[in-house]
Amino acid sequence: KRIKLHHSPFTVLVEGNIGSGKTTFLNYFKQYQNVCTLAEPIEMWKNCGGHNLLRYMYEDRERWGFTFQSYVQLTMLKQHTFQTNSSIKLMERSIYSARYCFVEKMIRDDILPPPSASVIDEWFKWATSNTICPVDLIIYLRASPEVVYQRMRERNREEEKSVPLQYLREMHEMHENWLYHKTMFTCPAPVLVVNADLDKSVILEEYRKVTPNIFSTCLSVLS
Ligand SMILES: Cc1cc2cn([C@H]3C[C@H](O)[C@@H](CO)O3)c(=O)nc2[nH]1
Repeated sequence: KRIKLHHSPFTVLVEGNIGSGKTTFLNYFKQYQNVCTLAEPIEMWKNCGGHNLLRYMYEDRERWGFTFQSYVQLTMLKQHTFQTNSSIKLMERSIYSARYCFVEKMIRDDILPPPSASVIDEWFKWATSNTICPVDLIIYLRASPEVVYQRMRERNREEEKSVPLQYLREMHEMHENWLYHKTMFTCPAPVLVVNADLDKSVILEEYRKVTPNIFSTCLSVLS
C-alpha cells in the first residue's frame, strides 16, 4: 500500500528578506521543465487599478499599510490556488510570510490598527484553515541585513529608495523568529536553510545542493 505524503504539485515556498536572492533562486529552477515558478506579483502591487500601492505603502505606512497588505493577501491567494500540471510548484513568498513577517511587523510597529489587523487575520485564518494553500517545503534564503541592504541599494528599486538598514534588520528578525528559531507561529512545512550571504559567483552551487530535497518525491511505502 503506497500513501502520498505530499500534495500535487509538490509545493515549495521560497522565503527570505528583501534582497536575499529569491528571484535568482526562482530563475535557477526555471531550467527544469517540470517546475512551475511563480514570482512575487510585485507588478500587481505597483498597479492595482492604476495605483502603485507599493509606493503608497512605503511613503505612508500608517495610511496605506492595510490597503497594501490586504491586496498582497489576495494576490498571494491567487498564486496558492494557481493550477498547474507541473509536478513541482515553486512560489516566491506566500500568504504565510505575508501574515507572519510583514503584517506581524506592522502590528508590532502599531502601523496596523487592531481592527484592521483582525480583518486581515480573519482572511488569513480562513485561507489557511482548509487545503487551498498547501505547502510541502520552505526554502529559507537566510542572509545578513548588511548584505541584503547592499544588494537592495544596488538593485535600486524606485519604491525602496527610502528603506533604511534598520528596517531590514527588523525584517530579518521576523524571518528568523518564524523560520530559524521557530519561536513565533507555526511553520506550515519543513524548513531548509540556505546561506544566502554567499556571493553570486558561488550561490548557484548552494542552490544546487537543495535540488534533491525539491525533486525527491516523498512517497513512503508502507509494508
Ligand atoms: C507576502 C508579502 C510580500 C511582501 C513584500 N513587501 C515589500 C518588500 C519589498 O520592498 C517589496 C517586494 O518584495 O515589497 C511587503 O511590504 N509586504 C509583503 N508581503
